[in-house]
Amino acid sequence: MEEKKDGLGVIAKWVKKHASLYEAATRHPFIESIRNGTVDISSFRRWLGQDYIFVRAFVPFVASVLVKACNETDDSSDMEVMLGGLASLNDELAWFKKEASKWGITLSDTVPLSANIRYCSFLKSLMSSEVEYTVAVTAFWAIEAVYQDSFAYCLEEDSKTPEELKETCARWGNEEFGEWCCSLEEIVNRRLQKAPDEVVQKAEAVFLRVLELEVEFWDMSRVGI
Ligand SMILES: Cc1ncc(CN)c(N)n1
Repeated sequence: MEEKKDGLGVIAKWVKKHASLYEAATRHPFIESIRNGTVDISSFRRWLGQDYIFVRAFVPFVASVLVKACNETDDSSDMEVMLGGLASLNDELAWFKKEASKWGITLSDTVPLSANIRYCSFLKSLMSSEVEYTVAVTAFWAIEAVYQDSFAYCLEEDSKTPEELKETCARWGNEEFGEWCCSLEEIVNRRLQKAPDEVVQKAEAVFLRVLELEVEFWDMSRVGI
C-alpha cells in the first residue's frame, strides 16, 4: 500500500516521476502552436473531427466507471463526481456538432485514424468488469487531466492563442473543469492509498499508457497517421 509520507498524493508523485512523458502529453507541439498563435487550421480541423469520434467512445467508458463507482466505492460521493463527468459529456458532444458546422466539417464523413482506433480500443479494454474501479478511475482522471492542463496552458496571460480558438481552449481549460479534475484526483489518491500493490502497479501502467496515447492523439493532428 502507498503511504503519504511527504504530503504528496500518489498522483503528484507519478506526475513528478514521469515528468518527461507528462510534459510530452500536455505541452505537445500542437498545443504549443495554439498557444503561440501559429497553429495550422487544417491540423485543428483534423483534431476536432477525430476528437468527436473519441468522445463518442469515451461516453460508454465513463458510464462503466460510474457503474464501478456505484458497486465498488467506499465513499458514496464518488458517484456524484462520476455523474458530473458524464453529464458534461452531453454538452461536449453538442459543442462538437456546433463547432464542426462552424468550421465546415462533416462529422458523419470523418473516418477514425489509427491512433484514435488504438485509443478507443484501449478505452474498451478498461470497460471490462475485471478492471478494478481504482484502475479505471485513474485512467479517467489522466484522460481529463491532460486536456485540462493542455488547454489551461493555452489560456495563460502571456499566450497568443487566436481569438477563434479561445472558446475551444476554455471548454477544458476553464477553472470549474480544473476543480472537477482536482475532485477526481482526490478520489484516485484516496483509492490508491488503500489499494494493494498489485492494483497500484496496474494503475500506474494505465496512467503511462494514457499519456502515450494522448501524445499519439495530438501527433495525429499534424501528420494524419
Ligand atoms: C483524446 C482526448 N483526451 C481527453 C479528452 C477530454 N475529455 C478528449 N476530449 N479527447
